[in-house]
Amino acid sequence: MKKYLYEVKHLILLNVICNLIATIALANIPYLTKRLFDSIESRNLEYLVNIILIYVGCNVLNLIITYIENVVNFKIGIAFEVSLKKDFFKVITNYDYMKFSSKDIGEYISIQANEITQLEMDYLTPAIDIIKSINTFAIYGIMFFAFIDWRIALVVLGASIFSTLIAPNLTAKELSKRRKVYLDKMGIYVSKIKDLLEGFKLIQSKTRKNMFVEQESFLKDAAKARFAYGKFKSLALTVNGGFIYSLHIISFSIVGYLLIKKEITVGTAVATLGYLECFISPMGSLIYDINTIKSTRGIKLKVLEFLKDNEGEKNLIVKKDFNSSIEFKDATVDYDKFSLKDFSYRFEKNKKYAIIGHSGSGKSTIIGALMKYVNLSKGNIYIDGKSIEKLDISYIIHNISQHEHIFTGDYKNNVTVFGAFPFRKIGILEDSLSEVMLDSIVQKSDCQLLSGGEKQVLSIFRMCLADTPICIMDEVFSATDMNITEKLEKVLLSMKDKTMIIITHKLSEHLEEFDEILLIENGKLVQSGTYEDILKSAEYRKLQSA
Ligand SMILES: Nc1ncnc2c1ncn2[C@@H]1O[C@H](COP(=O)(O)OP(=O)(O)OP(=O)(O)O)[C@@H](O)[C@H]1O
Repeated sequence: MKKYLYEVKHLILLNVICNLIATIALANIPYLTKRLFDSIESRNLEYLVNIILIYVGCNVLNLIITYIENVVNFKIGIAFEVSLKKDFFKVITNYDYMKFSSKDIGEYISIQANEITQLEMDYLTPAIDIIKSINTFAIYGIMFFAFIDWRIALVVLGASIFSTLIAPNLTAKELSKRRKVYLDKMGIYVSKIKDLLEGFKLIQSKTRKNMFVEQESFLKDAAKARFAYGKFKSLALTVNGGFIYSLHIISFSIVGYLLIKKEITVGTAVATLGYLECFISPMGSLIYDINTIKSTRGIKLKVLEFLKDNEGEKNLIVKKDFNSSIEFKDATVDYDKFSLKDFSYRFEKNKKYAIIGHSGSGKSTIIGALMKYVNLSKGNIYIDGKSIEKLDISYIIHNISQHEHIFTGDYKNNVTVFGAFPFRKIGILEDSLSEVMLDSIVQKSDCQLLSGGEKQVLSIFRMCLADTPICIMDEVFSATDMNITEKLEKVLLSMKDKTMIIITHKLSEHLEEFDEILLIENGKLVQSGTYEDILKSAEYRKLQSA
């Protein structure tokens, strides 16, 4: 967290200086009160006017500087939050897919929206406030010792330091624990809301009540955790308040005693009580701020855990060209109830492959293993003889699936992934579409509104702009009509310099245009070869008749 505080150090310094000036301006007020009371006998009007003028000056200066201080405060908070959010997003986007998908997207959203904002409010702001409280404390302390009564100052100072050391520690651990539980529950709630709203089309009069019940049960969980936190926080505040009140009682008693004993004047007594208020108030803030900071410990550790996690950035060799082959050797993936077993196959450069098989036979799992979306429990996969474990393959493989993500935004941003791929017209592919369809895709201001088939076409265009030597398509024609499917498939298969792997369970008429066909059944490669070879196999006939 120090790194983020360091980034705003100049603003913090400016903020603290402003606070110092404002406090010094205000610290004169009790002293002026003392002078006023103590000079009451002399009844000097000129003296009174002077005191009033200084009084006004102190207040005006305090007002102006406090305004600047508040503006700087906002600036610090925003800069801190922006920096944390930027880093957080950067780290997450460096994760490999497996790591990313081990957590729900709702949790990432919640950290961005809740935890980081809470750190700004309950870590950064109190941390700065602590510096300010110490300043205030020191200034009033000096005034107290210098102008009022050193005996009272000494007792109050001792009691204050004792309170600061004890009070926050009494409740900090439990407070931090409860706060983390509450924020974790909020994360789960955000995930739930995201899930329910993504299924918005299923929310209708018949289902609405059940959706409410589902949402409410998660909301109640989050609310319960929040109340548990709030209840304990109230207790912590009461404990803190108890310490502060005891400071007041001690000080009040000493002032009263010294006044009765005539050891101090009325002016000193009034000023002392004024100073005490100013002296004890930062004490209260100090205890509160230390408590608040300690309560963020759980959140801080959670966010820092993410931020230090830069695994994605390290050790991978970025592979920028594809020379000969992708080779699976005994690749095995084990899910709970399904296994891809000992899959061995060599995909040669520039050839076109179709992977066919029943639903759930394991076709996508083969691609998942190649894309490192799933772990191999046995075997390995090599590209040009190098194990994919050590490779960053994003420059050589572009994989698209049936429900490829389309960003909210226009065609150009979608197809180039915000400018990552150079934009150009994709001549022959675009010519395969009717003018009406092409216009509909290219001119949409929000491509999320495209039809299912149009979205699939857009993802194929995106793949072409990515211009990788290996293109993988997993059921990407499931929503396009026969005419478009045939035209696009034909164009794609005619691209001589691309290695293509197309997964399909539609046994299209174009199967003969592939160099090789792989038939997968129940997690096993049961047949491979040219269309003629496959045609002869009993497994293919079984698939055809299914
Ligand atoms: N992450 C996962 N965890 C557990 N099981 C999974 C996971 N992904 C897939 N499966 C299961 O593995 C089996 C094979 O799934 P896969 O997606 O590879 O099949 P497929 O041949 O591509 O099917 P389809 O043609 O319907 O897309 C299925 O039974 C599926 O439920």
